[in-house]
Amino acid sequence: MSTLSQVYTEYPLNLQQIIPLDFDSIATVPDSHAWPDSDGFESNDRFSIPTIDLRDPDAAKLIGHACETWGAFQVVNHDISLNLLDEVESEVRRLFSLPTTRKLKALRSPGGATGYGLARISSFFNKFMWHEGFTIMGSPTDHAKELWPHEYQKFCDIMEDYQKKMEELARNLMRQILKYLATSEEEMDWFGSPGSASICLQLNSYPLCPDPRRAMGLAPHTDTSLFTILHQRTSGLQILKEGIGWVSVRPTTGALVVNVGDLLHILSNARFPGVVHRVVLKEAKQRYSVAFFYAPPVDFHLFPLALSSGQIPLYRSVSVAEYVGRKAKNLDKALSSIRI
Ligand SMILES: O=C(O)CCC(=O)C(=O)O
Ligand SMILES: [Fe+2]
Repeated sequence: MSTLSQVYTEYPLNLQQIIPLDFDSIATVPDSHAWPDSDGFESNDRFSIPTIDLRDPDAAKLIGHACETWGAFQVVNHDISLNLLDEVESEVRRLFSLPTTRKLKALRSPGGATGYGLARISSFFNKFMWHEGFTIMGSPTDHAKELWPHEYQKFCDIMEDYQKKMEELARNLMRQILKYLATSEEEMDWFGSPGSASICLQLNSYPLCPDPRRAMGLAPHTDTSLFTILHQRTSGLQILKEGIGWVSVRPTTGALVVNVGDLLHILSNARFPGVVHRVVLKEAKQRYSVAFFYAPPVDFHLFPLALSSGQIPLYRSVSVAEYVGRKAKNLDKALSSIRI
């Protein structure tokens, strides 16, 4: 069986699409990073996504409803300790504060999936983003040794612990979602074997920008996952809500943001929107975030499961590997290409 990182090797990028700008030595936003069509990055702040207490006896209903109306929510009482979140954030800061020459030692290879580099979606836009990332799939040890030949162990321990805890939380959320969709867990054989999901950890850094109104942190996109659990403590994340426009996600201490991705949109037969989101750079502060992407194993065939009687499926069956491939080839057309 192949893995998510093997699937990515089939879609090599060129170095221009991998090496971030040397942000430390830049005093103005270069033309390559200036987004002329920006809408001022405004948002409608009369609205906000729901916050859900995972210990609420009605959690499944609240989560399902939030997925249906917003495609996103914040979750509290998720059992990920504040201490672990602090440790993760401090390691993320330690990584991105390294000198550029050191970070480039862990550069993602053109055909690779892990390591330091630009966001994968960069190749679909003609302007670059004010962003640098570090992708982890499985053990981060090899790349961590490139960053810190001696002091890599703490980073690895914390990231591995975080991935493990995130997977437990993702299983808990998935169980609530399946309950809401009245879908039995048996329909997804992989769900019965903990540890078989495809998971990926994406560390994001948005360096201080000399002209935030012209630069884009992360361009609008949907995630390829079932859903993504995001840890962030600085404003900047916005989600697009039909009929309302961009809505800011307000960081709440201890809360994690959950975004519905394309695969859950398919599974729910479009009942849940895959939420379009972006990052803007309004706050005069370096921003960090950690995204945990949760998906079935790459050879699992996914199709709309949550059909009520008489409903027709809107998408054909697609393996996770095929879908990841379609998205890597065409960011915006992947979903429509499997529509029945
Ligand atoms: O930095 C954020 O808040 C969002 C990150 C994100 O959307 C991603 O990594 O896919
Ligand atoms: Fe995202």
